[in-house]
Order: sequence, then C-alpha cells, then structure tokens
Amino acid sequence: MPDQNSGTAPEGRDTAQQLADKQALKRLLRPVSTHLTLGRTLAVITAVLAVVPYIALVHIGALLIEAALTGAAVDESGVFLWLGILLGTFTFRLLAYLAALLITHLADIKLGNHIRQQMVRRFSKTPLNWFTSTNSGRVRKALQDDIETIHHLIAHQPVDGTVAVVMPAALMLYAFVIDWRLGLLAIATIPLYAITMVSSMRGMGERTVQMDQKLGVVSARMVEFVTGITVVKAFGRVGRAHSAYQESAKEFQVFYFNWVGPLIRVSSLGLSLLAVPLILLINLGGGALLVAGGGVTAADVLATSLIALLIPHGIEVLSGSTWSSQLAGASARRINDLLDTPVLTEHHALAAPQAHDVVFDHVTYSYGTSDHSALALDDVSFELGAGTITALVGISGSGKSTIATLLARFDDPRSGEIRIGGVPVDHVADLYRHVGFVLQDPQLPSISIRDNITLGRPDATEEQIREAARAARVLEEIEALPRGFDTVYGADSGLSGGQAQRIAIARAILVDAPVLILDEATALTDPESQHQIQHALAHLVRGKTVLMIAHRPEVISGVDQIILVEQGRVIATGTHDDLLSEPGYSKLWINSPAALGGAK
Ligand SMILES: Nc1ncnc2c1ncn2[C@@H]1O[C@H](COP(=O)(O)OP(=O)(O)OP(=O)(O)O)[C@@H](O)[C@H]1O
Repeated sequence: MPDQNSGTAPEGRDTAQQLADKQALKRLLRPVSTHLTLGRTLAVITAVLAVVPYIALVHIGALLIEAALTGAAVDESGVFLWLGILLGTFTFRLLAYLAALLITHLADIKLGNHIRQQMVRRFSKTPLNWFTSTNSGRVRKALQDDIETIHHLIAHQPVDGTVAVVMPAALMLYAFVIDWRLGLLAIATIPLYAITMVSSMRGMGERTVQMDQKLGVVSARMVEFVTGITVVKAFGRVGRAHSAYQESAKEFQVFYFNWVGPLIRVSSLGLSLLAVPLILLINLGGGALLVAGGGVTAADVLATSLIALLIPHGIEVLSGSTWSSQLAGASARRINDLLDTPVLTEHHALAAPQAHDVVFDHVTYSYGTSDHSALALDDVSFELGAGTITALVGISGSGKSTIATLLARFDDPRSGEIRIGGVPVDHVADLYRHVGFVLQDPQLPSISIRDNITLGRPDATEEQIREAARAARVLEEIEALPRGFDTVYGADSGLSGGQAQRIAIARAILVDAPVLILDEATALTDPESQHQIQHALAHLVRGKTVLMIAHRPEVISGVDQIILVEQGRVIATGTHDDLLSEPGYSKLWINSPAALGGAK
C-alpha cells in the first residue's frame, strides 16, 4: 500500500511501484490485446502513408520545374496521376485512421464491461465482512475514476501514440531519401528539443505516483468531510473538519505548482527552440544554399521544411502518452487489486441440514488475512440447541457481531468449524434458506417495499407478502403510503428506523429460515416502535434456533442460554442466574439494577 501521507517516497520503492504498474497494465489489457494490436497496425499504415503527399509534392514540383526549365508543356498526365495518388491515399488514410479509432474505442467499451462483470462476479463470492466503508470507497473509485483513466490509454493512445512515433520517423527517413543534407537540416533542432524534454521528464514517473497519492488524499478528505457533515455541523465544528480537506488541497496545490512550474518553463524553452521561425530559418536557409549549389530542387526543400515542422508535434504527443500510461498504470494496479480480493471457497458436495442445532467448534477468526492480524475471535466453542433462544452478551468490541456474521458465513473462520445440524456452514446448500438475519442496520436497497420484503423469496404471493407485513406489524403503515407496497424506498419515501426494522423482520418472516440471527437494535427507536418491534420479533422467533446479540437487560429475560464474550473469547455460558457470579457479566448490567435482581 502506498503511504498516502508521504510526499517524498523513497526512489527504490517508486521504481518498484512503476514496474508493478506496468505489469498490472499488461495484465489488465490482455482481454483487448488483439484489438489494440489491430488498432496499432492500422495506425502504422496511416503514419507510413503520411509520406505520400510529400512524395507527390516532390514529383509534381519536379514536373513543373522541368517544364519551366525546358519551356515544354507541363506533363499534365503525370501531375494528375500524382494528384490522384494524393487524393486516394488521403481517403485511404482517413478511413484507416477512423477504423483504428473505432477498434480502440470498441476495445475500451469491451474492457470497461469486462472489468465491471469480473468485479460483480468476484464480489458475489467475496466474504461480506470485506465490504467495509473503506473497501466500498475503493470499489467506487476503481469503477468510476480508474476505468475513466485507462480510457485514454486504450481508446486514443494506441492510435495517436503510434502515429506520433511512426509518422515523424517515416517522414524523416523520406527527408533523407530526398537528400541526406536536407534530412540533416530537418532533424537539426531535435537534439536540442530532446535535451529539454528529457530534463523535463526526469522524475516524471515518481512525481506521477506522488500526484496520484496526493489526489487520493484530497479525495478521501473530501469524502470524510461530506460523510460526517451532519455530525460535524451539529457540533459546530465545520471549520475544523473543513480544514483537513483544505490542508490536503493546499498541499496538492503547492506540490503541483512546484512540479509543473519549472516543467512549463523547460518545455516552453524547448518549444521556442523549435519555434516555426527557427525551423524555417535552418531548413529554408540551408536549403537555399543547397539549391544554389545544385543537386536539390526548391520542391525538395519545401517538402523537407514541411516535414521538419511536423516533428515537434509528434514528440509532444509522445510525451503526453507517456504520462497517461503512467497514470493508467496506477489505475490498473488498483483495479487488479480489487479483482484479486479474497473469495469464499465454493464446495461442490453440498447438503441440506436435517436438524437445526448450531455448533461453534474451536472457531478462530481475524479480520486481517496475515498471520499477525489481531484475533477478533479466539477459540470460540458453544452449542445452540435446536429451537432455543441464546443471547450473546459482552461489552462493545468483544466479538458478538463477529460470531453472528460467521454463522451467516459473511466469512470463513481462520480455523475451527461452524455446523448447522452437523453440516459445516460452508457445505450447506442454499445457506440463506436455513439462516435468516435481522441486523442493526436493516439494509433496505432502493427498490420497492414489495421487492424489499420478497428479497429472500421472490416467488411469494401477494397474500403471503401482506401476511408477513401484518405479522411484522408494519402492514398498516405501508398501506397508508400513497403508493403502498410499490413505494420505492429512498426515492418515493423514506422510512423511520423502526419501520425499516419491521420491513426487515417481514422479509425474515417470509423466508422462514429455521436458524435466526438477531442483532437487537431497538435502542435507536422510540418506546412505541420498540414495543411493535418486540411483537414482530416474538412472531418471528417462534420455534426457531435463535442467536441474539443483546445490548439491553430486558431482552435476556426468557432466553434459554446466555453466552458471555470478552475479547473474542467465550468466558461463560449459562442462564442469567448462573452468570451472576461472573464479574464481567454483572459489570454489564451495573446501570440496570433490575437486571441484576433477576432478569427472569
Ligand atoms: N471490519 C472490521 N475490520 C477490522 N476489525 C474489525 C472489523 N469489525 C470488527 N472488528 C474488530 O473485531 C473485534 C470484535 O468486533 P465486533 O464488532 O464483533 O464486536 P461487538 O461485540 O459486536 O461490538 P458492538 O457491540 O460494539 O457491536 C473488535 O476488536 C473490532 O475492532
């Protein structure tokens, strides 16, 4: 990972990074390599044929000069032949150039689609625990900004970059074919230009990497600022939050100015050296001397002078393409990183559990994938009897959500096994028919309420949907909305936290999975809403094997078993009374003497 805050990265690392960028680009462009080769081939043809007008110019000039010197009539058929060749080549070049651009643009579209499809395919197998807000931000950047950055490299660079190299080379060669002295005059200014370009391009690779990193910091600060704007505003700290963004933007501005300022001075020096008057002075002046000395014609001098004028433009385009390749390299690396996200192993020997007891068997888990990553769960073992309700309790960060998400296979344990009815969860066929969940954040996508409720069971009938909504105590509120069940969440109407929770419960009721994970989340809702949710949950949990993350003492009353978790380990298991002797347990309810008096 690049150090986002470091402005002066060590050179060795940057060179290694550039190498990695190049390899990443090679790998990313592989699916369209045939398109790109075809585009480049057509571009080479276009560039080589750029010589033809100059050949025609020289030949027509020769015919005219011959007529003028001999007093004979101009060889009209010869002139028309060359004009015909000129026109034919021009048309052919135009068509070849357009075809090349068409092919590279098609390649761009194909690659964009290919990357998006690959990402969707990859993410459908990626552990759900991977989707943190940071990683979601990375996905957004890759799908939007990085695909856009490589657009230029695929759609334009293979054609324009190739023409920029091959055309001047072919023209220079032809200048030497006309006359080697005129050829030397045509390229006379190039060494000066090359020196200024090389000095301005020095360190360009590292600077581009740094620019990319600094832009990343500016963008991250902007997202942080916008995401936290409500809290920041509520506490009147807009200036302070804004200043982090302003500082990173200022830092980028200073960096960019210090880099680009001298660059512009150097390249403008290069340009002035090659400015039209200088090129014409050398080529026409030197050419005139050669014409006077005999051996070359005025038409030859005109042709090579025009060639000399085109060379600098080619070099400019070439340096622009080099820069866009460097930018695209970093983008390719980020896209490839996402295409390589870890995925859950897919097993083929799947089975449907016949019973619904749950066993955690020496489960260990860490969010990081390296051997040194801190353990979020450390040797966790427990059992949930079929049809029983178990409450998971522990202080914040103790590992309750991690246990719950592993049961729903949001990721696989690093070691140990989780079984439902004796079948390891990674071997359960159609897992979400067996494990349902209602989490703190109800996660309603921006689709209709009907589709939200039937997400886990798209074939549900209208009556079943209404029945689920009724059991979840949200039917009346849905029907009171102007578009009822067709209301699109977010677009047509928002919902209160309690309503969204009850819609998530209706969804779980409809799926009717025999194992249920509940993240008790009533703290954010008002007492009436809490009451409604409790009723909806009571309906939902009937006869199910329930694992409930409990935050309040009230909800542990009536559960069959309580599991106390501390620092990723199961400290004790039992009933409320069994656990009262555990200091960690009584400390949890210290502000709730009623619970300590007996929750049952
Ligand atoms: N996405 C994540 N990436 C890295 N570490 C994480 C992630 N989610 C949780 N953790 C870490 O794993 C440990 C257990 O967290 P977990 O969310 O399971 O605790 P919890 O008991 O559910 O807390 P809370 O009651 O506050 O929700 C904590 O140290 C936490 O910082």
